Amino acid sequence: LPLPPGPRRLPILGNALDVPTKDIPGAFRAMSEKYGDVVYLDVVGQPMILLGSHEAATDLLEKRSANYSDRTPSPMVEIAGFSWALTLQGYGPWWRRHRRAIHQFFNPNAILGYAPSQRLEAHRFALRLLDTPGDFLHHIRHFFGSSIMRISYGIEVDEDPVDYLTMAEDTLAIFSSVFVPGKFLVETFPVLRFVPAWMPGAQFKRDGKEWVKTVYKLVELPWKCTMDAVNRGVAPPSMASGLMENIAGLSAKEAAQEEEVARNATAVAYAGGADTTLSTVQTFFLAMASYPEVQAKAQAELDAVVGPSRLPEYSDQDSLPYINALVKELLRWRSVVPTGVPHRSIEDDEYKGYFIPKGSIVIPNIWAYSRDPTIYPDPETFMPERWLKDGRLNPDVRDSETIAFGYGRRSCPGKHFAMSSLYMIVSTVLHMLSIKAPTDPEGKPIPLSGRMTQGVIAYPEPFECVIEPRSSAAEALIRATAVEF
Ligand code: HEM
Repeated sequence: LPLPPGPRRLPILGNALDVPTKDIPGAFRAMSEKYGDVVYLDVVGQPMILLGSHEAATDLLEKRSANYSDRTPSPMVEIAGFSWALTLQGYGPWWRRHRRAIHQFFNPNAILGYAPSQRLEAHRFALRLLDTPGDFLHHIRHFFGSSIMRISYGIEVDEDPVDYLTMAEDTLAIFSSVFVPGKFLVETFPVLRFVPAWMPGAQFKRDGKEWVKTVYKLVELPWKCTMDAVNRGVAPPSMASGLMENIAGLSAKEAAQEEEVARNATAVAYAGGADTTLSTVQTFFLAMASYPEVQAKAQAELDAVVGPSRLPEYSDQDSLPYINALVKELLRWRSVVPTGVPHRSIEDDEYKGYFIPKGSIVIPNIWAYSRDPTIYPDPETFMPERWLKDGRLNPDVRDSETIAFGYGRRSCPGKHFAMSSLYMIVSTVLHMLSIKAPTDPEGKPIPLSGRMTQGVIAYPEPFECVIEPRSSAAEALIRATAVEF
């Protein structure tokens, strides 16, 4: 069978020079438009398959998940200190044990138990926005980091002298900048990992030493803190303390392994959860400041369903179709993980008459699927209406959740938690506050660029907006409700 079509390959280098380094999702989309749904690239002998449509991604990564759920072993995983992160682990029993540990605490039933904490954090968040609206980007980071820290480790970041939030931020910044496909030559030529750190061109090794220190602080410090609390019998319920309960009765060797899984899985839930959802919350502020008419419609729905005397609850969610549509549109409009986390095939395969060699890196272009104009007309416009029909969510529109969270057995295990957090934040903030673009000296709104950063995880580039209470009654309600603060 022939290989899938793709750009002409050079001797030895293959398509190494065709792999984009800037605007990766856009450049990949251009290749898919030129060569078709399945594109083949050879990066110095490493086969790479670019999937141009959601259908192709579903066919391979979802329906043939048993063959397409591996990850590419990269020397950078070890060099940058990420061997513990299940996101980058190969498919197999070790990965499965980590995945099971996360599932135990982030399955749809388990997350019901986090509702009170998520609600409280949303109220505190609204209060912070009221008091210091100019710091909204900081508040978003703080809000999400503190709620996931409580769930993962039972640690209250406001009461703890250690700056865990900065630790997670630094770790994710390293992750996001390092794991861009093709960024480091050592990935293409693994033998370079043996180059001594002092040699010219081995900057990655010098950086790696610093990265490892930062990354391991995140894995070790909160874990140690929670284990101290467990040993003293004062640990509040959390994923870390809950997983340690599984260890009772195991042999010493098994217990040590299980503790490693528990430590790693908790760290990945914290690190993976804190920054991704945060990007979508930033997108929410960007969208509301850019589309005042959408904001007005969402607030009219909240006024009608929730009313002025209380804050939104989870029990209101089914009666708030416009809010649910708005959350789906956030995931579609700005992709948090634009080219997903690449999968790898385990065995040779055949698809649409083409040969897919084993060991291929397989890339879903989440960003491109989310703006397919045949599914989402006028894709650059933020339009919650596209998800609705006769005042209800339209099940015939391809759900952005099936794209944004990845595919098959590697799809995001934090999806349900992310969705329920987003609902609570969006509904609470819109019920209480108004978000506007900043204005120029003549009072005209200054358009926001809406650009995203580049990297594995994408965030809106820093922007300003004006946040005010919707009314004095709304302000009084937040102040009265967030009393625990
Ligand atoms: C809006 C929020 C989020 C988005 C858009 C998102 C997106 C993604 C995507 C695209 C992947 C790769 C899936 C694939 O390989 O096909 C992924 C993996 C992952 N996510 Fe999320 N995620 C979000 C929130 C979270 C949260 C809250 C957690 C916390 C538990 C989390 C934990 C993980 C983990 C551990 C993986 C690796 C799974 C594996 O390799 O088996 N994510 N996520």
